[in-house]
Amino acid sequence: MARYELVKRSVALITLTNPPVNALSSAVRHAMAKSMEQALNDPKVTAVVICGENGRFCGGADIREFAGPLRGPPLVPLLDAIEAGEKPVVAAIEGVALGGGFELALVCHYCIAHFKARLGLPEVTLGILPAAGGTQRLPRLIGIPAALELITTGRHISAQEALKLGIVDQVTEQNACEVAVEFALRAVAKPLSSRRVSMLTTPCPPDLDALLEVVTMEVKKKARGVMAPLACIQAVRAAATMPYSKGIKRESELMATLFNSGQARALQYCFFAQRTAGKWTLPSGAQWNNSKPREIRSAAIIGLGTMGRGIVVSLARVGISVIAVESEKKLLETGKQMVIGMLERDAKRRGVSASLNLLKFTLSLQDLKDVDLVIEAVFEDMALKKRVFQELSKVCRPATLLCTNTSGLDVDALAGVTDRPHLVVGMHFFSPAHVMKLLEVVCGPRSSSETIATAMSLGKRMGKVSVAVGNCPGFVGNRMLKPYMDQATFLLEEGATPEQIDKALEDFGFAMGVFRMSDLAGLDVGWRIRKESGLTGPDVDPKNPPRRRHGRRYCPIPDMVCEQGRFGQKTGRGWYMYDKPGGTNAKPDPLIQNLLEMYRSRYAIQPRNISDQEIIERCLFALANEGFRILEDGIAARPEDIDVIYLFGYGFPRHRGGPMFYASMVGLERVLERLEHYHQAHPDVPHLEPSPLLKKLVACGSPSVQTWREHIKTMHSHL
Ligand SMILES: CCC/C=C/C(=O)SCCNC(=O)CCNC(=O)[C@H](O)C(C)(C)COP(=O)([O-])OP(=O)([O-])OC[C@H]1O[C@@H](n2cnc3c(N)ncnc32)[C@H](O)[C@@H]1OP(=O)([O-])[O-]
Repeated sequence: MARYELVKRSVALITLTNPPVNALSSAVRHAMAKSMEQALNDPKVTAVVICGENGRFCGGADIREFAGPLRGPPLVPLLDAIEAGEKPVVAAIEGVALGGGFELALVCHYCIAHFKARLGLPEVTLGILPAAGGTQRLPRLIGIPAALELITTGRHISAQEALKLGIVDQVTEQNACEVAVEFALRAVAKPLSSRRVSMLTTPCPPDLDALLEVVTMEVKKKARGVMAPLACIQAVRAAATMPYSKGIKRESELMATLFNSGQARALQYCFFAQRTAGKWTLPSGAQWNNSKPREIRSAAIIGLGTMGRGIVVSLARVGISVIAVESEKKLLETGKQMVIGMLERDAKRRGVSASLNLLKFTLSLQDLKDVDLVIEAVFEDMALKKRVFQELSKVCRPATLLCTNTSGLDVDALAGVTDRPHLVVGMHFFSPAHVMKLLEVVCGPRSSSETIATAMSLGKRMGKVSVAVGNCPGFVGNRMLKPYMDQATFLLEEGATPEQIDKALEDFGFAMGVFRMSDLAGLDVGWRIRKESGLTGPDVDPKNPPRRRHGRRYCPIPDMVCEQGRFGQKTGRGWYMYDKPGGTNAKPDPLIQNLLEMYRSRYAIQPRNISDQEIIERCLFALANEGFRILEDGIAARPEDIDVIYLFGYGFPRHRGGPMFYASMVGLERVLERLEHYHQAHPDVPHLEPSPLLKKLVACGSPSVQTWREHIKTMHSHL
């Protein structure tokens, strides 16, 4: 857990050995304490260097240990002892120094960082704060404003930025450990008092209160209802106003308020869920670690609409040659200009040169014959997509993978028109595709494990969080969205307003409520789909009574909004009104209020006062209920996959963990009871009927979300 060696006859080299990230587990802390004691007591040792095995200094505390009782020596006294020691200690930072790893570096008297190293205090993203002295030492070292920014955001910084801020003493392109040993030898006998950061006085701006107030406002705006950043600000205030001995106590008190909170549990769950999601597995036994992805050097994108353009940018910026295809010259030219602009802006932001030489634009599918992979991103129309896939099947070499970016159509039906159904897979990006991190990899029943592995690995290469899902209408994300949005519109019928529903959801933590989000996405797409499926418009079966379709409750208000040409932000009117077409400042619109009143009086609906609690329960429990069905149907392999999809694709607040984790935090029994209650009140809404899996889990004593998988006995997994 920590290796102790004597090098250059007088330097104790302590290497943390806890792969993969040398986390400070109880065993590591124990070994470190012993090694430090040995180094400080051995008269031959004049200096100490601390480094991490395998080119990684330290990824911080072992997050897995947070769930249990504290074992082993606590970190704070161990770090205090390193700082107080009479022999110089040098940190040799390679790879990462994060969280407790960064705090360890802060107590070392000197720091050498490899030029590729990254440092940061990401505790806030786990719902806690840097409670091993980080909130007290960093402000003393780099001042309040810079420390506040790093601690409240959890941002990682480069070695170069750390040097500029005065966190590290030297950045090297050589082996940081060897450089640190030489450095340590030179540091012997130099006075250490000025190198003990806890002894420094925090440089305090004259307008401390005003500064803290501004940061507090910013944090509250960015992360509504999130506790950890606010606690971080209070801890930093203590560093400015108290001596270290008192500040460290304040830090510990604040940590205690966060450590066992639901938010901390949710955020730590998200950390592991994100990593679990990459570990896809099929009932056949094929999985992430036994299926080899193909190497993709070249790709083609068909369709240069918003989605296609974003996908081209995502591919080109990771070095893949891309051929972009459009059907008309004008569309091709417009798409080309936009892609080039996007790539140039992106490259400027990242300080690299734009990879324009990787791009080719064409009107002919014939140009795709040699590419490794094609992603179709044409209009959401099955007949058109089938024509494209038939054509690709003829044009592309037999080994080319054929992928579709459909957001909900049948991937297997597309595979069926090709000569290579095993090489067909869905790659469902989210708009804007070069920004949004989520990728649903839709596995058709005939997609081979190599095809799935390739799509998952390509997603990772593009910096996406890829989740393997089964093939059904809407897959996971959009299938779950329907009951959620249905509840929101039913609540409108019953007496709520768009702004009331949005506010309840935004107070819950969503960046945008459902109606503001729909206005942003555009209301016409859903309207067209409803028309095509005969739910509204001239094809509606006249036998349907009003407000009912296929024997279920149906709310026509979204259709009525669209009939008035209100398609959302792009038309300046939607559920809200905007200053101009394309405007973003949403204001409640009296015309919508009138429309709702007329609608309710036409159908003799007596509006009632609807509480925020009912809004949250009906929207979110209906959402989770569909998630349980998705698990039963084998469309998602585990609740973590669903949660990751909602966190990265639908703006679900991270501090709530995702819809399935949230349901488990509320208590499955309570969710079941509320769904039963609402279903009784609305028997014509099947989505409110509790799913068999939810009932089964409650009957099994509501096990923790990580173990639900054991209770799902899916007969026909779609994965
Ligand atoms: C008093 C307390 C004060 C201090 C508090 C803290 O320090 S809080 C901590 C503050 N620190 C952080 O928040 C840093 C969190 N870590 C990271 O940000 C990244 O892991 C990384 C940048 C270090 C490496 O990225 P990468 O893409 O190269 O690798 P990867 O991400 O895929 O991880 C590989 C494996 O390691 C696992 N694992 C990783 N870290 C930890 C951990 N600390 N613990 C346990 N496990 C950890 C991870 O789950 C995965 O396991 P799997 O799935 O293979 O079983």
